[in-house]
Amino acid sequence: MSRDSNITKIIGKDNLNKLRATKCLLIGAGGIGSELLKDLILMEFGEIHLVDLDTIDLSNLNRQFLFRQRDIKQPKSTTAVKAVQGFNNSKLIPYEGNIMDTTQFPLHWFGEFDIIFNALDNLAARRYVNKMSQFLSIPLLESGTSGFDGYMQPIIPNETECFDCTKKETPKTFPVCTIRSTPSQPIHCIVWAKNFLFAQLFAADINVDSNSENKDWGTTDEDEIKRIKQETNELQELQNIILSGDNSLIPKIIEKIFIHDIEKLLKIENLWKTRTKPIPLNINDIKTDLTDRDLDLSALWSIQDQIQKFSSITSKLMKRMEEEDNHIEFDKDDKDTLEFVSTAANIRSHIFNIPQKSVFDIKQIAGNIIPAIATTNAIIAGLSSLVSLRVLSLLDYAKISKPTDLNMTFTTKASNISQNRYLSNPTLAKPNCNCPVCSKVMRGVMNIPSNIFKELKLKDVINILAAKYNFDTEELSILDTTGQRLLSDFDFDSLDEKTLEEIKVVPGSVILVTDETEDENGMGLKPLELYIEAKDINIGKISDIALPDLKIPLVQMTTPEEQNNESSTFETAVLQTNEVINLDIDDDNEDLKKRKLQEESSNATQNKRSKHEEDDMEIIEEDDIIELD
Ligand SMILES: Nc1ncnc2c1ncn2[C@@H]1O[C@H](COP(=O)(O)OP(=O)(O)OP(=O)(O)O)[C@@H](O)[C@H]1O
Ligand SMILES: [Zn+2]
Repeated sequence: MSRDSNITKIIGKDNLNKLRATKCLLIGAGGIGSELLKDLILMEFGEIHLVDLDTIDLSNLNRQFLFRQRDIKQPKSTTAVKAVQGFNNSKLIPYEGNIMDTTQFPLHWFGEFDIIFNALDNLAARRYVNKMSQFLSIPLLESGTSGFDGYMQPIIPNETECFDCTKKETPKTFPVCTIRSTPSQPIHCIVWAKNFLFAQLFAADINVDSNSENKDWGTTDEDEIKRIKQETNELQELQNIILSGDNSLIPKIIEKIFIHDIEKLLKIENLWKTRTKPIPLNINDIKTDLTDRDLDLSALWSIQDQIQKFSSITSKLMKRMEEEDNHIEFDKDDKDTLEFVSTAANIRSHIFNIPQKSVFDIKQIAGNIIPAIATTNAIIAGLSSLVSLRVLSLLDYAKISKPTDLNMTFTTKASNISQNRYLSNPTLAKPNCNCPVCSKVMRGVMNIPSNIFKELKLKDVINILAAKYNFDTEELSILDTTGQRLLSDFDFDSLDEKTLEEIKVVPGSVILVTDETEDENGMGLKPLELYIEAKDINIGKISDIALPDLKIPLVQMTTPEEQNNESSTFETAVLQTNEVINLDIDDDNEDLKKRKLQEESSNATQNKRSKHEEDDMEIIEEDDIIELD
C-alpha cells in the first residue's frame, strides 16, 4: 500500500494535489506543535514553515517525541525538522525566532501562507497571530491544552469569531501585602520566596521599586507600607552578603528574614486582630551546617532539615554567583534554585502556620505547571489537522456551505457543559460585534517607503489619512496600539510635528485612527486600524505611501442612553466628552484592562483555563503568571 493511499481515500486525488500545493505556517514546536508537524507531514501539505523561539529542555522529552536527550539545548524548530526528514515529502522550513518579531516576520511574510496553525503556550503570541490572521484574512487554527483539557478553534476572519471575541482570563495577581505580610496559603509563601527573596538575592538586575508612590500595595496601612519599603531596602543589604561570597554570614540571612522581619511584622498590631500571629524561628534552631545532603524531593522535611538545606543551597548559590556573572534566574528545572525557593517558602509557611509542601509540589506551583499530557496534545493536534481539510474545502463529503458550519472542539471539563462526554464540538459563532480585534474597527496595511520614516511627520500622516478617508483633521485621534500610547487627538498635538522615527512609529507598529465626529444621531466613521509596513524602494517619496482602498462605514458612536444623559452644564459636558474618548480608546485596544467586551455565555472557551482548588491551594494554570502588583 503506498504511503498516500489513506489520504487519497479520504480526500481524493484532486484534493490531494491541492493539498500538496498548500503552504502552511505552524507556530510552536512544543507539545502540540510536534504532533501537528507529524500530522501535517503525513497529510502531505506542500510546504510547512515551522517557527519556534525556544531550545529543547529535558522536561520536554516525555511528550515532544521528535526530540532526544542529545538534542537538549538545541533549537526546537530546526531539530524538529531534522527529526522528520526521514519520512517527509513536504518542503519544510524551520525558523528560530519570536513570531512577534516584526523584523524577522513582517506582515507580508505572513501573507504567503494559505493557513496558519497555532501551537503556542501564551496569550500574547496567540493574540498577535490572531491579529495577523485578521489583517490578512488568513484562516487560523488555534489550539491549546492544559493537562487533560484542551480546545481547538478554527478562525475564519470576518466570518467566525476570532480568538479575542471572548474574554480571556487575565493572569492571577496577589496583593503585595498578602505576599509580604499576611500569607495564608502555601502559594503566598512560594510567590514570596520566588518573586521577592530569590529575585532580590540572586537576580541582581531585578530592582524592586520600593519607592514608587503609585504602587498598589493592597493596603492603606501607612505603617505596613513603610515596613515593606524598609524591608526591601534591607533585602538589598542581604544581596551584598550573597555577593561577598562569605558563607559564614548565612546565619545572618536566616536571622534577618525568618526572625527579625517577623518580629517587626508582629509589631503591626492591626494585622493580627483577625489573623493567627506568626511565630519567628528560634535562634537556637539556626546552625551552620553546609553539608549538601540528598533528601527525598517528594517528602515533607522537618523544619531542621529545611533550615539546613536552605543554608547549604544558599552557600552553593553564592559560589555559583561568582561563576555566573552575579546573576542567576529562577528555573524550575535548576535543582539549586528550586530547592532554595522550596526551603525558603516552607520555612515561611512553618512560621505562619501554613501547611508545607514537598519540593516536587513546589516545582509544579513555582513553575506554573500543570503536567502536560501527551495524549491530550495528540487529540487536539489531530482535530486541528483534520479540521484544516474542511477549512480548505478539501473534504468533499463534509463540505461546508458557510464558515459557521465548521466546528470547534473543547474538552467538557474545560467548559463545564456536560460531564457525560469528553469532547464538545459546537459549530462556530459569528464574530462578536463588540470584539476590539475583529469587529469594532476596519483594518488595513499602510505601506511607507522605508527611507521616509525619518522625515515623515505625524502631521503629514494625519493629512494623508484625512484626504484618503474623508476624516476631519480636527477630530482625529491616533493611538499607537502596540505601545498603548496616544499620539494625537483634538487636545493633544505636541507630537504632530515629530517624525515617525522620533515617535517610534516603525515598521510593525499598529496605529488606531478614530474620527471623533458624530452626527446628531450619534453616528460616526468606524475606527481604522493600520499596520505600518516599510516599502523597500530606492528613494521613496510621500506620494509613494500606499493606503488600503476601504469604504469606511458609519457606525453608532454614542448610544441613545449616553445622549440622553448629556448634561446641560458646560463643565460636566466636557467631562463626559473626555469620558467618551477614553472609553473609545479602551474599547479598541485589546490590552487595556478596561475592556468592555461582552462575555458571550454561549461560548465556553473562556472557561478553558479553570482554576483548581486543591489542598486549600491555588494552582496557576498554563498561561498564568504570578504577578504581584
Ligand atoms: N512568541 C513565540 N514565538 C515562537 N514560538 C513561541 C512563542 N511563544 C511560545 N512559543 C513556543 O510555543 C511552544 C509551546 O509549546 P508547549 O506548550 O509544549 O510549551 P513548552 O515550553 O514546550 O513546554 P512546557 O512549557 O510545558 O515546559 C514552545 O515550544 C514555545 O517555545
Ligand atoms: Zn473577534
